[in-house]
Amino acid sequence: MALLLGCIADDFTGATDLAALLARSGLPVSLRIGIPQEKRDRSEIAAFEVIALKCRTSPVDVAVKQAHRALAWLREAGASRFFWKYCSTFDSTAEGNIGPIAEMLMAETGAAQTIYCPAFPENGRSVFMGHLFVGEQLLSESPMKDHPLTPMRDSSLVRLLTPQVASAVGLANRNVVSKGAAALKTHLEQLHGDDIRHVIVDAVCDDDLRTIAAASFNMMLLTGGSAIAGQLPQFYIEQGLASLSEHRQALPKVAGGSIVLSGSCSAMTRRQVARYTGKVASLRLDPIVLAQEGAGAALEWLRQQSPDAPKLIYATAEPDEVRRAQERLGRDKAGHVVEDALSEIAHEAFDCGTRRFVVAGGETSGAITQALGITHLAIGPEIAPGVPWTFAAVDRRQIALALKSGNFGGEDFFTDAFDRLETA
Ligand SMILES: Nc1ncnc2c1ncn2[C@@H]1O[C@H](COP(=O)(O)OP(=O)(O)OP(=O)(O)O)[C@@H](O)[C@H]1O
Ligand SMILES: O=C(O)[C@@H](O)C(=O)CO
Repeated sequence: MALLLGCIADDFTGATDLAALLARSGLPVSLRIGIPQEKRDRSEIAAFEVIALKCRTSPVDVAVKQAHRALAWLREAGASRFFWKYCSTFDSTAEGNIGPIAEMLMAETGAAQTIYCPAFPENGRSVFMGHLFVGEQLLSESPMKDHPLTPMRDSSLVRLLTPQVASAVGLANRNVVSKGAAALKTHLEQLHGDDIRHVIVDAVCDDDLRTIAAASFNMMLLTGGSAIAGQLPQFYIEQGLASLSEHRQALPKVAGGSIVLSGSCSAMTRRQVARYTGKVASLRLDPIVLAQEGAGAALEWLRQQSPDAPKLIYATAEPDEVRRAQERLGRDKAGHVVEDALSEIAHEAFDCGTRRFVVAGGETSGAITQALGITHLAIGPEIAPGVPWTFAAVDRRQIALALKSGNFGGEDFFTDAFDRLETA
Protein backbone atom coordinates (compact mmCIF):
# COMPACT_ATOMS: atom_id res chain seq x y z
CA MET A 1 0.00 0.00 0.00
CA ALA A 2 1.24 3.52 -0.76
CA LEU A 3 2.57 5.49 2.19
CA LEU A 4 -0.01 8.26 2.70
CA LEU A 5 1.50 10.11 5.62
CA GLY A 6 4.94 9.99 7.21
CA CYS A 7 4.66 10.86 10.91
CA ILE A 8 7.25 11.90 13.47
CA ALA A 9 6.27 11.90 17.16
CA ASP A 10 8.27 13.58 19.91
CA ASP A 11 7.65 10.89 22.52
CA PHE A 12 6.54 7.28 22.71
CA THR A 13 3.14 7.64 24.36
CA GLY A 14 2.42 10.38 21.84
CA ALA A 15 3.39 7.99 19.05
CA THR A 16 1.05 5.23 20.25
CA ASP A 17 -1.70 7.84 20.72
CA LEU A 18 -1.22 8.98 17.13
CA ALA A 19 -1.04 5.41 15.84
CA ALA A 20 -4.27 4.51 17.67
CA LEU A 21 -6.20 7.42 16.18
CA LEU A 22 -4.95 6.70 12.66
CA ALA A 23 -5.73 2.99 13.14
CA ARG A 24 -9.39 3.83 13.88
CA SER A 25 -9.72 4.30 10.11
CA GLY A 26 -9.03 0.61 9.48
CA LEU A 27 -5.99 1.49 7.32
CA PRO A 28 -2.65 -0.12 8.26
CA VAL A 29 -0.42 1.76 10.71
CA SER A 30 3.14 0.89 11.58
CA LEU A 31 5.00 2.30 14.58
CA ARG A 32 8.78 2.24 14.58
CA ILE A 33 10.78 3.04 17.68
CA GLY A 34 13.55 5.46 16.80
CA ILE A 35 14.96 5.74 13.31
CA PRO A 36 14.97 2.26 11.79
CA GLN A 37 18.42 0.91 11.04
CA GLU A 38 17.37 -1.84 8.66
CA LYS A 39 16.81 -1.35 4.95
CA ARG A 40 13.17 -0.86 4.02
CA ASP A 41 11.29 -3.35 1.97
CA ARG A 42 8.53 -1.38 0.21
CA SER A 43 6.10 -4.26 0.72
CA GLU A 44 6.38 -3.75 4.49
CA ILE A 45 5.50 -0.07 4.39
CA ALA A 46 2.10 0.77 5.88
CA ALA A 47 -0.33 3.50 4.83
CA PHE A 48 0.72 5.42 7.95
CA GLU A 49 4.26 5.15 9.19
CA VAL A 50 4.94 6.64 12.64
CA ILE A 51 8.46 7.12 13.92
CA ALA A 52 8.64 7.56 17.69
CA LEU A 53 11.45 9.79 18.88
CA LYS A 54 12.28 10.69 22.47
CA CYS A 55 13.13 14.31 21.88
CA ARG A 56 10.51 16.41 23.65
CA THR A 57 12.99 17.81 26.15
CA SER A 58 16.24 17.24 24.23
CA PRO A 59 18.47 20.19 23.34
CA VAL A 60 17.14 21.83 20.16
CA ASP A 61 20.07 20.83 17.92
CA VAL A 62 19.84 17.18 19.01
CA ALA A 63 16.07 17.05 18.49
CA VAL A 64 16.23 18.73 15.07
CA LYS A 65 18.95 16.34 13.94
CA GLN A 66 16.88 13.30 15.00
CA ALA A 67 13.76 14.61 13.28
CA HIS A 68 15.83 15.29 10.16
CA ARG A 69 16.97 11.65 10.05
CA ALA A 70 13.40 10.46 10.63
CA LEU A 71 12.26 12.63 7.72
CA ALA A 72 14.93 11.13 5.46
CA TRP A 73 13.78 7.60 6.36
CA LEU A 74 10.13 8.44 5.71
CA ARG A 75 10.94 10.05 2.38
CA GLU A 76 12.91 7.05 1.26
CA ALA A 77 9.97 4.90 2.28
CA GLY A 78 7.85 6.91 -0.15
CA ALA A 79 6.21 9.62 1.98
CA SER A 80 5.38 12.93 0.36
CA ARG A 81 3.12 14.34 3.11
CA PHE A 82 4.22 14.62 6.70
CA PHE A 83 2.80 15.00 10.20
CA TRP A 84 4.72 16.36 13.20
CA LYS A 85 3.09 15.07 16.41
CA TYR A 86 3.64 16.80 19.74
CA CYS A 87 1.64 16.86 22.92
CA SER A 88 -2.00 17.95 23.08
CA THR A 89 -0.86 20.23 25.92
CA PHE A 90 1.89 21.74 23.72
CA ASP A 91 4.60 20.52 26.13
CA SER A 92 7.96 21.98 25.25
CA THR A 93 10.86 23.79 26.80
CA ALA A 94 11.10 27.56 26.28
CA GLU A 95 13.32 27.14 23.22
CA GLY A 96 11.66 24.15 21.58
CA ASN A 97 11.27 21.66 20.19
CA ILE A 98 7.89 22.20 18.56
CA GLY A 99 8.85 25.27 16.49
CA PRO A 100 12.42 24.35 15.49
CA ILE A 101 11.40 20.91 14.22
CA ALA A 102 8.43 22.35 12.33
CA GLU A 103 10.73 24.93 10.69
CA MET A 104 13.25 22.27 9.72
CA LEU A 105 10.50 20.09 8.24
CA MET A 106 9.10 23.07 6.30
CA ALA A 107 12.51 23.96 4.92
CA GLU A 108 13.25 20.37 3.90
CA THR A 109 9.87 19.64 2.34
CA GLY A 110 9.32 23.05 0.79
CA ALA A 111 6.10 23.57 2.80
CA ALA A 112 5.22 27.25 2.53
CA GLN A 113 2.92 27.24 5.56
CA THR A 114 1.83 24.85 8.28
CA ILE A 115 -0.83 24.66 10.95
CA TYR A 116 -0.50 23.91 14.67
CA CYS A 117 -3.50 22.01 15.99
CA PRO A 118 -2.95 20.33 19.37
CA ALA A 119 -6.69 20.13 20.24
CA PHE A 120 -7.95 16.71 21.36
CA PRO A 121 -11.57 17.32 22.41
CA GLU A 122 -12.21 13.68 23.31
CA ASN A 123 -9.53 14.04 25.98
CA GLY A 124 -10.58 17.52 27.08
CA ARG A 125 -7.97 19.55 25.19
CA SER A 126 -9.40 22.46 23.23
CA VAL A 127 -8.01 25.63 21.72
CA PHE A 128 -10.09 28.82 21.71
CA MET A 129 -8.82 32.23 20.55
CA GLY A 130 -5.37 30.71 20.50
CA HIS A 131 -5.54 29.65 24.17
CA LEU A 132 -5.22 26.03 25.18
CA PHE A 133 -7.65 24.61 27.71
CA VAL A 134 -7.43 21.35 29.66
CA GLY A 135 -11.03 20.58 30.51
CA GLU A 136 -12.42 23.91 31.71
CA GLN A 137 -9.05 25.22 32.90
CA LEU A 138 -6.53 27.28 31.00
CA LEU A 139 -3.37 25.23 30.38
CA SER A 140 -1.40 27.50 32.73
CA GLU A 141 -3.92 26.93 35.54
CA SER A 142 -4.18 23.17 34.94
CA PRO A 143 -1.96 20.56 36.63
CA MET A 144 0.39 21.00 33.64
CA LYS A 145 1.80 24.04 35.45
CA ASP A 146 3.59 21.57 37.76
CA HIS A 147 4.90 19.14 35.15
CA PRO A 148 8.31 17.81 36.28
CA LEU A 149 10.04 18.44 32.92
CA THR A 150 7.94 20.91 30.95
CA PRO A 151 5.89 23.07 33.34
CA MET A 152 3.41 24.99 31.18
CA ARG A 153 2.94 28.46 32.66
CA ASP A 154 1.35 30.23 29.66
CA SER A 155 -1.80 29.24 27.74
CA SER A 156 -1.37 31.40 24.66
CA LEU A 157 -0.07 29.22 21.85
CA VAL A 158 0.94 32.27 19.82
CA ARG A 159 3.10 33.48 22.73
CA LEU A 160 4.53 29.99 23.33
CA LEU A 161 5.40 29.38 19.68
CA THR A 162 6.70 32.84 18.73
CA PRO A 163 10.13 32.55 20.44
CA GLN A 164 10.57 29.08 18.92
CA VAL A 165 10.34 30.15 15.26
CA ALA A 166 12.02 32.73 13.04
CA SER A 167 8.94 34.21 11.36
CA ALA A 168 5.59 35.53 12.58
CA VAL A 169 2.90 33.31 14.10
CA GLY A 170 -0.75 33.81 13.11
CA LEU A 171 -4.11 32.53 14.30
CA ALA A 172 -7.14 31.02 12.60
CA ASN A 173 -9.67 31.48 15.37
CA ARG A 174 -12.93 29.65 16.04
CA ASN A 175 -14.98 32.29 14.22
CA VAL A 176 -13.11 31.42 11.04
CA VAL A 177 -13.16 27.66 11.63
CA SER A 178 -16.91 27.67 12.31
CA LYS A 179 -17.52 29.20 8.84
CA GLY A 180 -16.26 26.00 7.21
CA ALA A 181 -13.35 24.61 5.21
CA ALA A 182 -13.55 27.10 2.31
CA ALA A 183 -13.46 30.11 4.69
CA LEU A 184 -10.58 28.58 6.61
CA LYS A 185 -8.65 27.95 3.39
CA THR A 186 -9.16 31.57 2.32
CA HIS A 187 -7.99 32.79 5.74
CA LEU A 188 -4.85 30.63 5.52
CA GLU A 189 -4.13 32.04 2.06
CA GLN A 190 -4.55 35.60 3.36
CA LEU A 191 -2.15 34.89 6.22
CA HIS A 192 0.30 33.40 3.73
CA GLY A 193 0.01 36.59 1.66
CA ASP A 194 1.09 38.47 4.81
CA ASP A 195 4.08 36.11 5.05
CA ILE A 196 2.63 34.24 8.04
CA ARG A 197 3.87 30.70 7.76
CA HIS A 198 2.98 29.33 11.20
CA VAL A 199 -0.72 29.29 12.02
CA ILE A 200 -2.33 28.22 15.29
CA VAL A 201 -5.81 26.85 14.59
CA ASP A 202 -8.64 26.86 17.14
CA ALA A 203 -10.69 23.71 17.65
CA VAL A 204 -13.11 22.91 20.46
CA CYS A 205 -14.92 19.86 19.07
CA ASP A 206 -14.50 17.08 16.52
CA ASP A 207 -16.59 19.02 13.95
CA ASP A 208 -13.96 21.76 14.07
CA LEU A 209 -11.25 19.15 13.51
CA ARG A 210 -13.12 17.80 10.47
CA THR A 211 -13.33 21.32 9.02
CA ILE A 212 -9.61 21.86 9.62
CA ALA A 213 -8.73 18.51 8.06
CA ALA A 214 -10.92 19.27 5.03
CA ALA A 215 -9.07 22.56 4.54
CA SER A 216 -5.58 21.23 5.11
CA PHE A 217 -5.30 17.49 4.31
CA ASN A 218 -3.31 18.30 1.16
CA MET A 219 -0.71 20.44 2.93
CA MET A 220 2.80 19.07 2.71
CA LEU A 221 3.25 19.37 6.48
CA LEU A 222 0.68 19.35 9.26
CA THR A 223 1.50 19.58 12.95
CA GLY A 224 -0.46 18.93 16.09
CA GLY A 225 -1.93 16.33 18.40
CA SER A 226 -3.31 12.97 17.40
CA ALA A 227 -6.92 14.11 17.00
CA ILE A 228 -6.41 16.24 13.89
CA ALA A 229 -4.37 13.40 12.36
CA GLY A 230 -7.23 11.01 13.13
CA GLN A 231 -9.46 13.06 10.81
CA LEU A 232 -7.15 12.74 7.79
CA PRO A 233 -7.71 9.12 6.66
CA GLN A 234 -11.32 9.74 5.59
CA PHE A 235 -10.13 12.46 3.19
CA TYR A 236 -7.46 10.20 1.72
CA ILE A 237 -10.11 7.51 1.21
CA GLU A 238 -12.55 10.02 -0.35
CA GLN A 239 -9.82 11.18 -2.73
CA GLY A 240 -9.22 7.58 -3.82
CA LEU A 241 -5.70 7.60 -2.36
CA ALA A 242 -6.48 4.61 -0.15
CA SER A 243 -9.11 1.95 0.18
CA LEU A 244 -10.09 -0.22 3.08
CA SER A 245 -9.09 -3.82 2.61
CA GLU A 246 -10.81 -6.66 4.38
CA HIS A 247 -7.46 -7.91 5.54
CA ARG A 248 -6.88 -7.11 9.21
CA GLN A 249 -3.66 -7.96 10.94
CA ALA A 250 -4.13 -10.84 13.42
CA LEU A 251 -2.95 -9.80 16.85
CA PRO A 252 -1.17 -12.23 19.15
CA LYS A 253 -2.60 -13.58 22.41
CA VAL A 254 -0.05 -12.78 25.08
CA ALA A 255 0.09 -14.95 28.19
CA GLY A 256 2.34 -14.24 31.18
CA GLY A 257 2.61 -12.01 34.24
CA SER A 258 1.42 -8.39 34.34
CA ILE A 259 3.07 -5.25 35.69
CA VAL A 260 2.38 -1.53 35.82
CA LEU A 261 5.44 0.74 35.83
CA SER A 262 4.74 4.39 36.43
CA GLY A 263 7.16 7.32 36.20
CA SER A 264 4.42 9.80 35.37
CA CYS A 265 3.58 12.42 38.00
CA SER A 266 0.64 13.83 36.04
CA ALA A 267 -2.60 14.47 37.92
CA MET A 268 -4.51 11.59 36.29
CA THR A 269 -1.68 9.11 36.81
CA ARG A 270 -1.56 10.08 40.49
CA ARG A 271 -5.24 9.18 40.80
CA GLN A 272 -4.78 5.94 38.85
CA VAL A 273 -1.82 4.91 41.01
CA ALA A 274 -3.74 5.72 44.20
CA ARG A 275 -6.58 3.46 43.01
CA TYR A 276 -4.36 0.61 41.93
CA THR A 277 -2.15 0.51 45.06
CA GLY A 278 -5.24 -0.63 46.96
CA LYS A 279 -5.71 -3.56 44.60
CA VAL A 280 -2.31 -5.15 43.88
CA ALA A 281 1.14 -5.57 45.45
CA SER A 282 2.82 -2.17 45.07
CA LEU A 283 6.23 -0.61 45.56
CA ARG A 284 7.02 3.11 45.64
CA LEU A 285 10.40 4.37 44.39
CA ASP A 286 12.08 7.42 45.90
CA PRO A 287 14.49 9.18 43.48
CA ILE A 288 16.72 10.35 46.35
CA VAL A 289 17.14 6.77 47.61
CA LEU A 290 17.62 5.51 44.04
CA ALA A 291 20.38 8.06 43.47
CA GLN A 292 22.20 6.81 46.57
CA GLU A 293 21.53 3.08 46.44
CA GLY A 294 20.40 2.19 42.92
CA ALA A 295 17.46 -0.06 42.10
CA GLY A 296 18.74 -3.21 43.91
CA ALA A 297 16.06 -3.22 46.62
CA ALA A 298 13.28 -2.84 44.05
CA LEU A 299 14.68 -5.70 41.97
CA GLU A 300 14.79 -7.86 45.09
CA TRP A 301 11.18 -6.95 45.92
CA LEU A 302 10.14 -7.90 42.39
CA ARG A 303 11.85 -11.29 42.58
CA GLN A 304 9.90 -12.09 45.75
CA GLN A 305 6.50 -11.49 44.10
CA SER A 306 4.46 -14.21 42.46
CA PRO A 307 5.36 -13.93 38.74
CA ASP A 308 1.73 -14.20 37.58
CA ALA A 309 0.11 -11.75 40.02
CA PRO A 310 -0.31 -8.18 38.72
CA LYS A 311 1.88 -5.64 40.48
CA LEU A 312 2.71 -1.94 40.46
CA ILE A 313 6.04 -0.15 40.82
CA TYR A 314 5.87 3.64 40.74
CA ALA A 315 7.84 6.82 41.32
CA THR A 316 4.66 8.84 40.82
CA ALA A 317 4.57 11.58 43.44
CA GLU A 318 2.80 14.83 44.37
CA PRO A 319 4.29 18.11 43.04
CA ASP A 320 5.91 19.08 46.37
CA GLU A 321 7.70 15.69 46.58
CA VAL A 322 8.86 16.05 42.97
CA ARG A 323 10.17 19.54 43.79
CA ARG A 324 12.04 18.18 46.82
CA ALA A 325 13.74 15.49 44.70
CA GLN A 326 14.60 18.02 41.99
CA GLU A 327 16.09 20.46 44.52
CA ARG A 328 18.30 17.68 45.90
CA LEU A 329 19.31 16.05 42.61
CA GLY A 330 18.60 18.57 39.86
CA ARG A 331 15.66 18.22 37.47
CA ASP A 332 17.39 16.09 34.86
CA LYS A 333 19.12 13.76 37.30
CA ALA A 334 15.89 13.19 39.26
CA GLY A 335 14.20 12.22 35.99
CA HIS A 336 17.03 10.01 34.83
CA VAL A 337 17.46 8.01 38.04
CA VAL A 338 13.76 7.13 37.92
CA GLU A 339 13.83 6.29 34.20
CA ASP A 340 16.99 4.17 34.64
CA ALA A 341 15.56 2.31 37.64
CA LEU A 342 12.25 1.59 35.91
CA SER A 343 14.16 0.37 32.85
CA GLU A 344 16.19 -2.08 34.96
CA ILE A 345 13.01 -3.21 36.67
CA ALA A 346 11.29 -3.78 33.30
CA HIS A 347 14.19 -6.00 32.25
CA GLU A 348 14.04 -7.97 35.46
CA ALA A 349 10.27 -8.32 35.15
CA PHE A 350 10.69 -9.69 31.63
CA ASP A 351 13.30 -12.17 32.88
CA CYS A 352 10.85 -13.25 35.62
CA GLY A 353 8.14 -14.05 33.03
CA THR A 354 6.21 -10.78 32.82
CA ARG A 355 4.73 -10.34 29.34
CA ARG A 356 2.07 -7.67 29.84
CA PHE A 357 3.42 -4.22 30.62
CA VAL A 358 1.52 -1.02 31.26
CA VAL A 359 3.85 1.98 31.41
CA ALA A 360 2.68 5.43 32.51
CA GLY A 361 4.48 8.52 31.23
CA GLY A 362 5.98 9.50 27.89
CA GLU A 363 9.62 9.86 28.97
CA THR A 364 9.26 6.76 31.11
CA SER A 365 7.80 4.79 28.20
CA GLY A 366 10.66 5.92 25.98
CA ALA A 367 13.27 4.77 28.48
CA ILE A 368 11.63 1.38 29.10
CA THR A 369 10.87 0.60 25.46
CA GLN A 370 14.44 1.40 24.46
CA ALA A 371 15.85 -0.62 27.37
CA LEU A 372 13.83 -3.65 26.24
CA GLY A 373 15.35 -3.25 22.78
CA ILE A 374 11.96 -2.87 21.06
CA THR A 375 12.10 -1.48 17.52
CA HIS A 376 8.59 -2.02 16.20
CA LEU A 377 5.10 -1.98 17.69
CA ALA A 378 1.94 -3.46 16.18
CA ILE A 379 -1.14 -1.50 17.18
CA GLY A 380 -3.94 -3.31 19.01
CA PRO A 381 -7.24 -2.32 20.62
CA GLU A 382 -7.68 1.04 22.36
CA ILE A 383 -8.10 0.89 26.13
CA ALA A 384 -9.01 4.57 26.47
CA PRO A 385 -8.95 7.36 23.84
CA GLY A 386 -5.35 7.58 22.59
CA VAL A 387 -4.02 4.58 24.55
CA PRO A 388 -3.88 1.32 22.58
CA TRP A 389 -2.43 -2.03 23.51
CA THR A 390 0.59 -2.61 21.35
CA PHE A 391 2.51 -5.80 20.63
CA ALA A 392 6.24 -6.30 20.22
CA ALA A 393 8.92 -8.95 20.26
CA VAL A 394 11.58 -9.01 22.98
CA ASP A 395 14.21 -11.73 22.63
CA ARG A 396 11.83 -13.36 20.12
CA ARG A 397 9.02 -13.52 22.68
CA GLN A 398 5.78 -11.62 22.25
CA ILE A 399 4.91 -9.01 24.83
CA ALA A 400 1.93 -6.69 25.15
CA LEU A 401 2.72 -3.11 26.03
CA ALA A 402 0.40 -0.19 26.77
CA LEU A 403 2.14 3.18 26.87
CA LYS A 404 -0.10 5.64 28.69
CA SER A 405 0.24 9.38 28.37
CA GLY A 406 0.32 11.04 31.78
CA ASN A 407 -3.15 12.52 31.74
CA PHE A 408 -4.97 9.93 29.64
CA GLY A 409 -7.36 7.22 30.80
CA GLY A 410 -9.92 7.06 33.59
CA GLU A 411 -9.21 6.40 37.27
CA ASP A 412 -9.40 2.62 36.81
CA PHE A 413 -7.20 2.64 33.75
CA PHE A 414 -4.76 -0.03 34.96
CA THR A 415 -7.54 -2.51 35.72
CA ASP A 416 -9.31 -1.59 32.47
CA ALA A 417 -6.11 -2.21 30.52
CA PHE A 418 -5.66 -5.81 31.65
CA ASP A 419 -9.40 -6.48 31.27
CA ARG A 420 -9.27 -5.15 27.71
CA LEU A 421 -6.45 -7.51 26.86
CA GLU A 422 -8.51 -10.47 28.03
CA THR A 423 -11.37 -9.55 25.71
CA ALA A 424 -9.27 -8.47 22.70
N1 LIG B 1 9.23 11.33 42.31
C1 LIG B 1 9.80 11.95 41.26
N2 LIG B 1 10.58 13.03 41.44
C2 LIG B 1 11.14 13.65 40.37
N3 LIG B 1 10.99 13.26 39.08
C3 LIG B 1 10.21 12.18 38.87
C4 LIG B 1 9.59 11.48 39.95
N4 LIG B 1 8.89 10.47 39.42
C5 LIG B 1 9.07 10.51 38.10
N5 LIG B 1 9.87 11.53 37.76
C6 LIG B 1 10.28 11.92 36.41
O1 LIG B 1 9.27 12.78 35.87
C7 LIG B 1 9.23 12.61 34.45
C8 LIG B 1 7.78 12.32 34.09
O2 LIG B 1 7.67 12.42 32.71
P1 LIG B 1 6.87 11.38 31.84
O3 LIG B 1 6.90 11.92 30.45
O4 LIG B 1 7.34 9.99 32.05
O5 LIG B 1 5.39 11.46 32.42
P2 LIG B 1 4.20 12.43 31.96
O6 LIG B 1 4.76 13.75 31.61
O7 LIG B 1 3.16 12.35 32.99
O8 LIG B 1 3.70 11.69 30.65
P3 LIG B 1 3.29 12.33 29.24
O9 LIG B 1 4.49 13.03 28.70
O10 LIG B 1 2.92 11.13 28.46
O11 LIG B 1 2.13 13.23 29.51
C9 LIG B 1 10.14 11.44 34.11
O12 LIG B 1 11.40 11.93 33.66
C10 LIG B 1 10.31 10.74 35.45
O13 LIG B 1 11.51 10.01 35.55
O1 LIG C 1 -0.97 14.43 22.80
C1 LIG C 1 -0.94 13.95 23.93
O2 LIG C 1 -1.45 14.49 24.93
C2 LIG C 1 -0.17 12.66 24.14
O3 LIG C 1 -0.18 11.90 22.98
C3 LIG C 1 1.23 12.96 24.50
O4 LIG C 1 2.00 13.36 23.65
C4 LIG C 1 1.64 12.80 25.91
O5 LIG C 1 3.02 12.68 26.03
